[in-house]
Amino acid sequence: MCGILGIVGKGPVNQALYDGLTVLQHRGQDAAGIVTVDNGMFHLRKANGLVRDVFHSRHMQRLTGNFGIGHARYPTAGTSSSAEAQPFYVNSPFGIAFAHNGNLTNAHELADEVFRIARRHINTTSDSELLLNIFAHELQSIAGLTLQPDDVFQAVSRVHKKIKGAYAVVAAIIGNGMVAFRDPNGIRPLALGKRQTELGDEYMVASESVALDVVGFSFVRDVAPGEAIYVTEDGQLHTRQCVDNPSHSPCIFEFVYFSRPDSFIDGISVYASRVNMGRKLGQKIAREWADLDIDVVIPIPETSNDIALQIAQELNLPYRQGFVKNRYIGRTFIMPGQTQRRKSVRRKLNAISSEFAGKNVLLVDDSIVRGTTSEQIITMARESGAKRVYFASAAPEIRFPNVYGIDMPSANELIAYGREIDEICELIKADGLIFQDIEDLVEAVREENPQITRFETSVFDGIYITGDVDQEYLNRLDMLRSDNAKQIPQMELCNLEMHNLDSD
Ligand SMILES: O=P(O)(O)OC[C@H]1O[C@H](OP(=O)(O)OP(=O)(O)O)[C@H](O)[C@@H]1O
Ligand SMILES: NC(=O)CC[C@H](N)C(=O)O
Ligand SMILES: [Mg+2]
Repeated sequence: MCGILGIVGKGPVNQALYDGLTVLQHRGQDAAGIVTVDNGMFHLRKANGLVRDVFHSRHMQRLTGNFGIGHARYPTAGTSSSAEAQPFYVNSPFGIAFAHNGNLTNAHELADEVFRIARRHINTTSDSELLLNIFAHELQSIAGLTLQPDDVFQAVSRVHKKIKGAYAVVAAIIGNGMVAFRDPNGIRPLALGKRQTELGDEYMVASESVALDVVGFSFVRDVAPGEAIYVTEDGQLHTRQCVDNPSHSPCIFEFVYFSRPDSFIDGISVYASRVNMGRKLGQKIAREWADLDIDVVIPIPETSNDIALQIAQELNLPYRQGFVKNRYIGRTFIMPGQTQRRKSVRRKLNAISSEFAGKNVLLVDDSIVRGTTSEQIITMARESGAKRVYFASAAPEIRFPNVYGIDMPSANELIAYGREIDEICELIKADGLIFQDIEDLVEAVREENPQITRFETSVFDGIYITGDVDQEYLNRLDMLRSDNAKQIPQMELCNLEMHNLDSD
């Protein structure tokens, strides 16, 4: 679930792009990149690592210009090679830098087409490089010497017809402007912001509204599913719907886990949706576990904090912070391998024994995916002296792989795959386990914007809204991207793009 952003400003944008990326860091911890445009030239800095490690002052000084885009990566296709860090670049037409959040489900077929029809070479295994080349090819076949808004919108319409899957995209086109678009189902989020200055209006797009807040742009609206935004280098905004029948089915996992609580996505406060999840799950616990003697509700930091507080209120029980989070360790679920994920849980969370000693505790998490966190946390609670440990998950059982930008490629790695609740409970060694019902989860999020009638919920129900995902596809994905597959050493890919500002 990468983070993307772009700004067409009236003054230097390097610091704003950097600041925006730091607040989108929770969407991708593997690599970061910024491209700025200055005087008809691109300046690029990208590398593996966190935003604060990738950009040093010497890079920032050279990222000059009033227009640029940025990306924080969490790989869901290809490899973790630094050559697949984004933004990507092609020199024709015009010179395009490109950042993508999401995952294409027909990348396999497209790779062949890009070569056969467009005679374009792709030098990495990234679906985003493919997407860029498809966009560039369509733009090339439409545009004259100068790019008109119509050309941009026509190219995006053609791209929508060719590609399948989930995508929110931002591109910088030299000499022209910034293009951003969102897939026809609106699976991945994208927000538009504006700032008025004495020199004229500045525009910004970002995966989450929190990036607009922090950089000082006001939220204008969400980019609609299928819509494209074109902001010329001199700050003229053009927008157009580029598909005939858009549907709006945002990814529900953005609300469960991915997004920051202070973001609004598609008119929904992420925070409020989590509070609603807590209310619904609290009510279910009160109904089904009325005879349980729970003493205290304890969240598993960080994402579940708001959910657990609401559960405690519903149950009229004390809410206590029983675990302390090491603020220097990132999110464990989006780390690349199971060994690293396992080790990081223990490094990240430590128990305050007095909160557990002699008590029956209800631990709350937003979700149980591989079970890495829950199993270790329950052991820690017991070692700290808890009498009984009950566990509640604000998301239902996750039984199906994700193909739209969350790296859950293999059903076998999911703890709930092929298991009933009592089996999962036994595996994580809890005294009781309860999951949110899918209807309640959907309702918890929908309550905040009833106009949205459908969410992308495939990890819970196996229904893939793009209609192109079958068992053969899932088998291939498993073969390519399961944790076992990723352990096979891969050749480091070469970065054949424009000069990347030095890393020394
Ligand atoms: O069952 P698992 O495979 O362990 O995955 C689920 C856990 O991973 C996430 O936490 P993470 O540490 O990524 O981030 P957080 O600090 O935002 O909660 C999520 O909040 C759950 O705690
Ligand atoms: N999480 C994402 O949005 C990933 C984008 C793209 N598929 C990549 O792997 O780089
Ligand atoms: Mg967590």
